[in-house]
Amino acid sequence: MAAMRTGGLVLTRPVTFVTGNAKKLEEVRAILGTSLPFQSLKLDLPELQGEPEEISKEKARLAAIQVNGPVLVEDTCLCFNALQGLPGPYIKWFLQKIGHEGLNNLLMAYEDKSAYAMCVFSLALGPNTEPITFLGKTMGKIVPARGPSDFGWDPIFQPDGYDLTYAEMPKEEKNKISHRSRSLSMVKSHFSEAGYTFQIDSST
Ligand SMILES: O=P(O)(O)OP(=O)(O)OP(=O)(O)OC[C@H]1O[C@@H](n2cnc3c(O)ncnc32)[C@H](O)[C@@H]1O
Ligand SMILES: [Mg+2]
Repeated sequence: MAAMRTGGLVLTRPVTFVTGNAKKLEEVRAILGTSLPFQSLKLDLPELQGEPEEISKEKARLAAIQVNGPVLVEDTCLCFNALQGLPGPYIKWFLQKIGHEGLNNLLMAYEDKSAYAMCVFSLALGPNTEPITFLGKTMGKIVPARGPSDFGWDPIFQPDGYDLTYAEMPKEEKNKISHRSRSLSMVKSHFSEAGYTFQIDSST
C-alpha cells in the first residue's frame, strides 16, 4: 500500500501488473527488467467502451480494488488513420472475428494504409486513488501478414522506417521502438521523478 512521507511516497508492496495476456507480460518483463519492483496477476478485467484513456483508467480502478494495493494495467489499441482511429480499443474483437486478412480487407477501399499502435498504461497507487495514464504510440502501416503469428496483430503492423513487421523483428528490436516500450519509459520516468520509495518487507 501507499503511505505519504516527506519528500515522496513510500510503497510497501511491489506494483502488480494486472493482465490476462501472457505476451504483454513477457514484453513488460523484458522492457522493465529490474528498473521497477513489480509482480504480475493474471486477471481478465472487464473493459468499458469509450476513449482509450478512460478504458485504461477504469481497468486500473478495478484492478486496484482486486489487488488492494498499487497496480499497473494497460490497454492496447491499433488505430487505422483511414478509419479515424478504428478499430482502436476494439482491435481484440476485430482480430478475433476477422483475423489478419479481414483487417487488411477493411482498408481495401482506401489508399491510406497508415496506422498507429498505441499503449495506454495506467498506474493506481491503491483503491480510491485516481489513476495516472502514460500514452505511447508507434506509427506504421498495415500490410498483409508476414512473420510468426504468436502475438496478436504483430504480423500486419510494419513500423515506419522498417521493412519488417513487428512479428518479423527480433523481440529486442520491437521492444526498443514499440508503443509499449514508449509508454513504459514514461512510467519509469514517473517513478524516478515522483520520488517513490519502495520499502518492501518480504516477510509479510
Ligand atoms: O487483460 P488485458 O491486459 O486487457 O489483455 P488483452 O489481451 O485483453 O489486451 P487488450 O484488451 O489491450 O486488447 C489488445 C489486443 O491487441 C493485442 N495486442 C496487444 N499488444 C500487442 C502487441 O504489442 N502486438 C500485437 N498485438 C497486441 C492483444 O492480443 C489483444 O488482442
Ligand atoms: Mg483486454
